[in-house]
Amino acid sequence: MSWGYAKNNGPDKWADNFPIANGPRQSPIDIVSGASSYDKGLKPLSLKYDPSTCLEILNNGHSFQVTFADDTDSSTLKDGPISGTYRLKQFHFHWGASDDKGSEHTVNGTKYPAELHLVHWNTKYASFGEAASKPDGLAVVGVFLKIGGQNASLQKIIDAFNAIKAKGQQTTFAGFDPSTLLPGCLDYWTYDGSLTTPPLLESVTWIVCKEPISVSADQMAKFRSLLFSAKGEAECCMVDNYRPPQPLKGRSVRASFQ
Ligand SMILES: NS(=O)(=O)c1ccc(Cc2ccc([N+](=O)[O-])cc2)cc1
Ligand SMILES: [Zn+2]
Repeated sequence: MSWGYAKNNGPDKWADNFPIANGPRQSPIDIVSGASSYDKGLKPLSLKYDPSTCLEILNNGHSFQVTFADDTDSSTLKDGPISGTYRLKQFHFHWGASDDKGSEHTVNGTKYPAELHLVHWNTKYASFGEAASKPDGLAVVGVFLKIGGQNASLQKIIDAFNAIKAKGQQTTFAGFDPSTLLPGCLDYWTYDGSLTTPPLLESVTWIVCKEPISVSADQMAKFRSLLFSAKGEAECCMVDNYRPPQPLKGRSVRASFQ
C-alpha cells in the first residue's frame, strides 16, 4: 500500500518505508517566533513569475498541483536566503477537514486552515529530480491561508476543480500568475528542512511568509470536495493532507524582519 494520510498509511507510518522521516532536518516545524533570530544579512525575496509558463492542474491523490514549464528561467526565485537561481516547478496546497487545522507549519502552535507551497529547484543542477536529492536543491515558499474574504486569484483555481475531482485527473491550466497568490508583505522565516511528504528528502530551504492570504469559508469547502480516491473507487474526501510539525533537532530559524 502506498503512503497517504489515513490511519494505516499516514504520517506516523511513513518511517516504515522512508526511515529519513526520523532524520535531522525534517519538515514541517512549529515556528516559535520568539526563538527565531532576525538576520539583517537576509535579502528580500525576488520572485519573478511568467504566467505563460503555467501548464496544467492535476489531482495526484495527495493534493492538487499546478505545474509549470521549467525549461527556461522564466519563473524564478532568487535572493532571500538562497544563492543562485531556483526555477518554479509547481505549487500545491495542504488543508484540513475543518478550519481549525490544515497547515503544515504552525506559528507558536497555531494551525492555519491551509498552506500553499511554491516549489522551486536550484538550476546549478540539471533537473528537478537531481536537485531534490541535494541539500541545497530545493526552495519552497510557504504561504498560510486564513479564513476571510473571497480570494479572486484562488477562485480561478477552484473553477478548475470539476475537471480534477478524482485522483489521476488533470486538465490544461494556462496563463495563471502565481504572484497573485502572494501576500502583500514578503517578510519570512527560513530554515533548512525537507519535503513534507514521502520521499521526505532533506533538500529544502524553507521560506515561510509571516503574512497569510485570505480564503473564504465557501472556497475552503470547495477544496474539501476534491477526492483522494480515483474515479470508480469508493469516494474519499481530500482533507487533512498535512504532516504535523517535526522535531527541530537543534536547527535555528532565522527571520528576515525585526
Ligand atoms: N510539501 S512539499 O515539501 O512542498 C513537496 C514538494 C514536492 C514534492 C514532490 C516530489 C519531490 C521530489 C520527489 N523525488 O525526488 O522523488 C518526489 C516528489 C513533495 C513534497
Ligand atoms: Zn507541500
